[in-house]
Amino acid sequence: MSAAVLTPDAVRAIDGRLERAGLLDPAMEIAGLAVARAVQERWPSGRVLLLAGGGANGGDALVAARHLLAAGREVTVLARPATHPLTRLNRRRLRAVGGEVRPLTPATLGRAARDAAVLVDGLLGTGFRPPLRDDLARVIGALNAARTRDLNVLAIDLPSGLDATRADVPGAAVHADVTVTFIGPKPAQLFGDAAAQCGEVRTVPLPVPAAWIQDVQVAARPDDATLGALLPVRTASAHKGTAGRVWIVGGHPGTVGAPALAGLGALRAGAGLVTVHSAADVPLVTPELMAQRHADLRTFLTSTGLTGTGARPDAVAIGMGLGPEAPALAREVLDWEIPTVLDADALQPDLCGYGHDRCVWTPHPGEAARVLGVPTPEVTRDPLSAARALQDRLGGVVVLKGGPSVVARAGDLSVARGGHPGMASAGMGDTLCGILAALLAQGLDPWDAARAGVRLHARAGEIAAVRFGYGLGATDVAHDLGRAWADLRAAPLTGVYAGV
Ligand SMILES: NC(=O)C1=CN([C@@H]2O[C@H](COP(=O)(O)OP(=O)(O)OC[C@H]3O[C@@H](n4cnc5c(N)ncnc54)[C@H](OP(=O)(O)O)[C@@H]3O)[C@@H](O)[C@H]2O)[C@@H](O)CC1
Ligand SMILES: Nc1ncnc2c1ncn2[C@@H]1O[C@H](COP(=O)(O)OP(=O)(O)O)[C@@H](O)[C@H]1O
Repeated sequence: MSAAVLTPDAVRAIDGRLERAGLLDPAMEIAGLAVARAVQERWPSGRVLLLAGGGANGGDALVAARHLLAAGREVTVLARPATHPLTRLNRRRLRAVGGEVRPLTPATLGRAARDAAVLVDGLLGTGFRPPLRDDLARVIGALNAARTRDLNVLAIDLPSGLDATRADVPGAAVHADVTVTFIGPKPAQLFGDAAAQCGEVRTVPLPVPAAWIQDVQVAARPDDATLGALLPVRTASAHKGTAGRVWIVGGHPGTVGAPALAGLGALRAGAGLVTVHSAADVPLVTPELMAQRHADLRTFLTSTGLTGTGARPDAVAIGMGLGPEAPALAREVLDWEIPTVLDADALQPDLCGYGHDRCVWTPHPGEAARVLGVPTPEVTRDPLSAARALQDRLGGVVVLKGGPSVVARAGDLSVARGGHPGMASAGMGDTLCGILAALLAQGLDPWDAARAGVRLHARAGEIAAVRFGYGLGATDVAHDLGRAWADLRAAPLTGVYAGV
């Protein structure tokens, strides 16, 4: 099963269809009820202060207030003038059951917050466009000041002041403990500083036909069952030559660890034979790894490479610590048109146009910015658009790494789940490259290898964090790949092989 990532345009398109079908009112009722339930479950006692803006986000807050009142909670409702017809309707419905609605100002908010245990932020949702008007900025300032005095904050759909499409925080914005969002997450809830302001994000489905969501989703977010099913299992008759032959091309004096880590990642992701080809001496981090030092790596790749007597690789990973020769060497390998992962020094603007359908490019935001010729914050502010632009230039499949990573192929985006900041350490990306090459060598197509490989890497990071604690290294993560594999396939550790 997949959860859709939506933008405000997508939400508006769905709203339009709901409205034409006469179903927007029940959708708002379900949204508001879900908010009331979240409050009840998380903070079952104390007065609830609800803030309602003029749009549909405010309408959700007014519905929530009605349900909380019906459940016997003490509520205070402060509202801006209603502009959305359903918000006006729900104001009347609230009053009809005895709810009082008073005007919202920084002063009324400050006073009401003093005897509230929970604040529900229904000021601005997906309809907000920065810059924030001063009157609202003052209200948000008063809200955040009240939160520092022990008030719990639940945001409806999106903390007010965040732009749903952006990963940065454009100005004054609410800090929430919990965000209850509808149908699917928005980019602001997944990426960067914006996501950090959302607190715990709960997604509530609304009764919207799946086809409508499919029509407008900007990215998928496949779950572990979907991705685990993509992972290969060795047949009973497998031998090392059929289990995937990987070449790692990387390393340069001073950066010889990178290809070694990629090799370790490839082995632990199930490749049968892994060889590191380098112009430098690469440390054998594990004796199963083979290493060949070449006085002239380019000559090896052009003359010996694929045409040599040795068995040809099923997949190549190139670029890790490879140094300034990387683009020229990568071009040689790209000419072979075999499954290829390109990372680090092989991620250069002059390789745009050289990609093919069997490539996977793995930039982090800095490398992505270099390829696109833009400042790095432009990439991190909107990783979905950046991933799309990178794929457009480089071809094949792009993994824009981060927390979380975005995988792109022509016309398709997928946002990864899991991983954690403990993975922000040198060498983690090298291990990922090895994993991706191993999956390609075992027969996965680049799109499946990238989506499943990114999740496998992140899952191994989650398991390694439990085992090793703080200060995680890339080798720790590589060692837990076998456990992560079993976990994602929902198989016991021995059951990852056919016939066991
Ligand atoms: N399909 C779904 O998922 C469903 C979603 N639903 C809900 O609908 C919400 C979207 O509602 P929406 O479109 O009415 O917009 P919303 O977020 O309330 O913002 C409009 C308000 O913002 C204000 N405003 C704007 N810019 C501003 C600025 N710069 N500075 C200051 N103010 C500014 C603007 O003020 P105005 O300009 O009108 O004075 C107006 O009052 C969505 O988040 C979800 O909660 C559910 O109800 C049902 C199904
Ligand atoms: N905060 C985070 N949350 C989840 N994953 C992260 C986080 N920080 C880094 N990672 C993951 O760790 C890896 C880091 O890769 P990269 O920056 O290329 O490292 P290196 O070049 O040192 O090998 C990526 O796969 C990235 O997705």
